Amino acid sequence: MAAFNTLDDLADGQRVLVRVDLNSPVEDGVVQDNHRFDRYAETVRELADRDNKVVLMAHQGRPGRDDFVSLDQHAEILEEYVGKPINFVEDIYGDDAIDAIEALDAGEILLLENTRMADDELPEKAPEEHAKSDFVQTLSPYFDAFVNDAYSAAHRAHASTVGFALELPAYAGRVMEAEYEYNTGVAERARETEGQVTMVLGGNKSEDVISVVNNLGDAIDTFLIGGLPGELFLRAEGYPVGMDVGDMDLLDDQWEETKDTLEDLVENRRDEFELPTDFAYEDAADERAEIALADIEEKETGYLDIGHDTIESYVPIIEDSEAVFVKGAVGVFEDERFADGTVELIEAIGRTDCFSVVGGGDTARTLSMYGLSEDNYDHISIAGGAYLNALTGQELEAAEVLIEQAN
Ligand SMILES: Nc1ncnc2c1ncn2[C@@H]1O[C@H](COP(=O)(O)OP(=O)(O)OP(=O)(O)O)[C@@H](O)[C@H]1O
Ligand SMILES: O=C(O)[C@H](O)COP(=O)(O)O
Repeated sequence: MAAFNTLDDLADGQRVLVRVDLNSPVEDGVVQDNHRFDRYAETVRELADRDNKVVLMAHQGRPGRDDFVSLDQHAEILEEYVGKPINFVEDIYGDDAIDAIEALDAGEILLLENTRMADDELPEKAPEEHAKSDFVQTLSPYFDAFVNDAYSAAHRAHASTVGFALELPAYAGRVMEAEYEYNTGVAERARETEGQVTMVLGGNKSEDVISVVNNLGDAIDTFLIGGLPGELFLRAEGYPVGMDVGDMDLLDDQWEETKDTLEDLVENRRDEFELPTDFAYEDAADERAEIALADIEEKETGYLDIGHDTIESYVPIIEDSEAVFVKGAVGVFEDERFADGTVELIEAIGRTDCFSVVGGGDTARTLSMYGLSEDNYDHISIAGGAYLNALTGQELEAAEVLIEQAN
C-alpha cells in the first residue's frame, strides 16, 4: 500500500486542484479518445459527487510539436465519461482562470488550459523551485487541497506535477493510487512469485526493452519479445531483419545505438528470451501475409506483427506462468490486420489464472479496441514512460513528493 494520502483522507466540500494526464494522440488536429479519459473520469466524478469544487490541470503534447494543442476538445471528451458538464477556460493562472475558479459552485468542474502553455511549467526542477513559481504561487491560495492523479506524468518534475504538493495538503487520486500500487516493486513481486514469471516486451523502442531486460533479468524467467525490438534482437543474431527498407525510418538508428548491447545479450543471455520465428507483413493485395524467419533471405518489406507460429510458441509459455507482465505491443495493433499477435497474447494472459499487469503507452488501448474484458487482468496501466520507470525501479518524482508530504 502506498504511503501517501488518498481521496479516502480528503474531506468533502472543498476547493480542489487536480492534476490529471489527458495527454492523447492528435490526428490532423483532432484529439483521439483513449483509455485515459474513462480512467480519470472516475476520480473527477468522485470528487464532484463529494461536493468539491473541482479544478483540473492537464498537459497536451510538447511546444513545437503537432500534438501541442488546446484542451478544449479534451473537455468535451471527458464530459462524456464523467456524465457532468466540464467547463473549460482558455487560461491557466491569469485573470480569466481565477474568475472561472471563483465562479464554481460545489460539485462543478473546470478544466484549465494546457499547462505546457505556461512558461513556468516545463523546466525540470526540484519541487522546492517549482513551488516558488508564479504559476504555483498564484493558484495555490484559491484551493484547500491538491490531488495528483497524473501517474503517467509522474516521471516529470514539472510545476503542475511537483510544485503544488508543497503548497497545499496533497493527496493521490484513484488512478495514481492504483497505478503506483501495481507498477511499483514489480521486480520484488516477480521474485516472490514461486512459479514461472513471464514478460511480454514489444513496442517500437529497443532501448526501453533493453532497459527492462537489464533491470528485471533476475526477476523474470522468460521474456517474450516482439515488435521492433524483436527484429533488432534477431539482427544481432545475424538474421537479415531489423533494418529499414524503402522509406522506413524506424530501425537503423536504433540499431546503431543499441547493437553492442543487443549482441552482448544474444551472446550471453539467450536462454532468458524467446524471439519471433515468423513475421506478418502487408502483401501486394494489401492483405496480411506471413513469412518464416528461416525463409527470409533478404528483407524486402516492413514486418508489422509476429506471425502465427510465434504466437503458438509464446501462448503455452504464458499459460504455464504464475505471473505475466506486458510492456508494449508486439505488432501494429492499431491496424486490425496486424493485431493478432498483441491480441492473442493478451487474450491468453486473460484466460490464464496468473497475476497480470498489462501496460506500455498505447497497449492498454488494445483491450477496448478488440473488446477484451479488463476484469481478466489484475491491472491495466495507462502509463508509458512512467510505467517503464516503475518497472525498471526508477523513482517517479511526483509520487515521491506525495509520499514525502504525507510523512
Ligand atoms: N513491428 C512493428 N512495426 C512498427 N511499429 C510497431 C511494431 N510493433 C509495434 N509497433 C508500434 O509500437 C507502438 C508503441 O507501442 P506501445 O505503446 O505498446 O509500446 P511502448 O514501447 O510502451 O511505447 P510508449 O513509449 O508509447 O509507451 C505501437 O503504436 C505499435 O503500433
Ligand atoms: O503521455 C505520457 O506518457 C505523459 O503524459 C508524459 O508526456 P511527455 O512524455 O510529453 O512528458
